[in-house]
Amino acid sequence: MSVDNFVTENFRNLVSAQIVLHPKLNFFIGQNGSGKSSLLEALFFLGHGKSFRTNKLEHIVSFSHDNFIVSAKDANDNQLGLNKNITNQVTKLKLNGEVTYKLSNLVEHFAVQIVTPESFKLFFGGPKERRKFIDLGMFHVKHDFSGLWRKFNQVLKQRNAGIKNKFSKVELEYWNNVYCELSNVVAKHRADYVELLEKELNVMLGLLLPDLSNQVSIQYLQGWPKNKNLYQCLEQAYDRELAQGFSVYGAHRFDVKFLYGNHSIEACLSRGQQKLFLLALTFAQAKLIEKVKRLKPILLIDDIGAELDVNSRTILADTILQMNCQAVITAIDEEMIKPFIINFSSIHNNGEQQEFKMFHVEHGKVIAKNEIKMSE
Ligand SMILES: Nc1ncnc2c1ncn2[C@@H]1O[C@H](COP(=O)(O)OP(=O)(O)OP(=O)(O)O)[C@@H](O)[C@H]1O
Repeated sequence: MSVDNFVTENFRNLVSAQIVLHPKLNFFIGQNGSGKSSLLEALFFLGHGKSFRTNKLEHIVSFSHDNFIVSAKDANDNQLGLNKNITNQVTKLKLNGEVTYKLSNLVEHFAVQIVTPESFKLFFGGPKERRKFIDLGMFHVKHDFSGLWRKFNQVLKQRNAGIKNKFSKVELEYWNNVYCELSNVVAKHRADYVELLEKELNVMLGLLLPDLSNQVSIQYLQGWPKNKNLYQCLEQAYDRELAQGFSVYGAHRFDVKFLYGNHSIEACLSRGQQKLFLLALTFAQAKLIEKVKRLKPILLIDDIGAELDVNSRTILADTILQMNCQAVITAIDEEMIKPFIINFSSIHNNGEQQEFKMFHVEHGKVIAKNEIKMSE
């Protein structure tokens, strides 16, 4: 899928306007603080119903306003809209003019994958970041995951309430049974997903970091000790859980480790290589979504120039071209995107036509700089 046009109102510092995107490549160039990341944030919001930067909506809505709107029309003429009021917390969703109450209806039509400077948190942040990343893919790729995950969380809440109220072992038994059953199902789904992701990641690394290809693994930590029965782990952890006041083992406590041989990726790669790895991981997730849902996610890449030398940017340009999906890319100056322009030009000289669009962002205002058609 691709977005034809895109509108934001009262979103951060962005001046309300309709932005007509190119189906393939779109560059947003602007100085620090101009509004580039806000644009990606708005597109991400439409795809996920939340921001990748904050959970606080009052940070997103333009100062002195109390609601913001993001809407888009895709290439199949689906019109999606999200209107969020931060005072009463009401979200209005519209799909092709009809009000819908489920965000999942919107997301069915709109998948986005993003790489930002914050993506390094997948290496250096806590497990929360990695859980968010994996579950975002699970949500798209495993059809029944959302319902299962909701059910699991309801049971987790009940069990945690029991722990807080110092339930006896006998009183907890019912919740332990349901909780273990659901944990095992969720963990199995995740393990399957991580295996698929690992395969796709190695394919992407073949393009972006060929030296690493087929030597990278994703170690999945299910949320309780490996090869142990969760029920027994809970029995043994009873006193600890009562002292801490929450469930210390279970499917919500999972984590993943990215390994090159036996070494963690972050410990043995340079910063630039780490960024290429993060891009490969995100593209791998996009590929899986595409394969399962037959919906090509839009790739959002914030600050493409950061960490990457001209050689890496050339390889990246080539990879994005091969992925053949819509990409929205930000950079602080045009120099950073030169390899993309050269790459796309050479394709044209071989007979294929490629186009892209470049926009300048200044104080929240988006100006389409030129519509460069390689055929001209
Ligand atoms: N709720 C808000 N209302 C109005 N302006 C805001 C709001 N939140 C942030 N801003 C401002 O919006 C501007 C754009 O921020 P954004 O993060 O999009 O910049 P950027 O172009 O990505 O910059 P950088 O290159 O430094 O990452 C900043 O100057 C910021 O102070």
